[in-house]
Amino acid sequence: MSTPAGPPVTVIVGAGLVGASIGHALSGVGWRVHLVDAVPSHAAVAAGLGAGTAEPADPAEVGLVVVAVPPRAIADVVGESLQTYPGATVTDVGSVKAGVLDALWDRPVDLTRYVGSHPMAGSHHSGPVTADGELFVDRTWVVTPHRKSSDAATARVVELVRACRARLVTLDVDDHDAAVARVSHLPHLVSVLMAGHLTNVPDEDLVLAGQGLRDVTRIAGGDPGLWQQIVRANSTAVLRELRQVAVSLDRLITAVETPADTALGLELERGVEGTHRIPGKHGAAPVPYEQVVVAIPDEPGALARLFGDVEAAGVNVEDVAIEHDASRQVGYLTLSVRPERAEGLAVAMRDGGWTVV
Ligand SMILES: NC(=O)C1=CN([C@@H]2O[C@H](COP(=O)(O)OP(=O)(O)OC[C@H]3O[C@@H](n4cnc5c(N)ncnc54)[C@H](O)[C@@H]3O)[C@@H](O)[C@H]2O)C=CC1
Ligand SMILES: O=C(O)C(=O)Cc1ccc(O)cc1
Repeated sequence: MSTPAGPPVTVIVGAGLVGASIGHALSGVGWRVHLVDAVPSHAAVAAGLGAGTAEPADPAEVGLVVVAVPPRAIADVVGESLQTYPGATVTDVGSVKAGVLDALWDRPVDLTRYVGSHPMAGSHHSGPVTADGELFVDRTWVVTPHRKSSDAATARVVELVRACRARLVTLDVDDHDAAVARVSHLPHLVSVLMAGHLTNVPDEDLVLAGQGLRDVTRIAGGDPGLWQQIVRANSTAVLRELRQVAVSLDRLITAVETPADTALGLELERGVEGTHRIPGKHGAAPVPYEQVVVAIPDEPGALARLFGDVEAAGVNVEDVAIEHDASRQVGYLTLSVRPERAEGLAVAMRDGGWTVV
């Protein structure tokens, strides 16, 4: 079968947060996208919001299938897709890779057409309503070819990554799983530990919570059902990391117990050093941005005015995050800027009448 030129007709199985976000990104650059979901209303909602069509595709025309279902269902859906779409490359976007390949390895399916992948972007929301076509822009997207993958199939998945404007990283499946245990799964569990600890904190103490607490607990809000599957699928690598953290926690306890400042100082310095190791945007060398946090009153037009004032201050904003505090009718806009511009931005914001936190 000859492959037609141009973007492949694409089927996305699983029209949730990640699947529908891919649908928006691809539809936005002119790809023909068909959405399929075990819950038909998810495909219909995603299609209604512009992520593709919920009409079925002609299997003979399909050149790419993207499987974006929960981890436990991935191997079966990939296997079925290889059979249903005989000319298609099949990829999945699951957070763990080795178990999927192991489950498929001895099945009577054409694994030359399967190449796993994993966009390192998402959120603590799920479902098609919060999908975002810009979700993957400048984010890492790992592609994990295996011994049986054809070069053509790998090239097709790379085309998908490029169309979503993500940054390609190619890795072996086991290396991928070890890496995500360290940079994604362990951080999630540490955030869960901290957030779970809050269930014992009295309400009157929680009123004092600031941006720091929100920062360390944000990802703990992710779907427990999804995260249970992710941690189970990568339990060997995750356990290795958790045991190291248990050792570090004991060391920290000893440091706090010790009256001399040296040991605690070293622990705190180690933390600073770790933050500097996280790469900056586009995978560039880490840049130690500084954060300017501005309170936004919960009133129409406030955010637009604030952005207008930031622009007028002439400071290049490297990253933006918004948190909402429903109890106090206020939001917080965190602006990440180069350290030498932080003071100037804070002054300009205060001069403009904003509260800088
Ligand atoms: N949530 C995140 O931040 C990220 C998630 N991932 C991976 O992406 C995959 C999807 O996650 P989300 O989009 O967050 O989940 P989601 O819950 O938003 O969407 C999953 C969708 O799959 C559908 N589904 C479930 N079983 C199915 C089946 N057998 N056949 C067809 N459809 C089925 C569900 O109805 C739902 O619409 C997971 O494997 C996850 O590990 C990857 C990167 C980031
Ligand atoms: O919310 C965030 O910051 C994330 O990092 C989301 C995320 C969740 C699961 C993944 O497999 C990859 C990325």
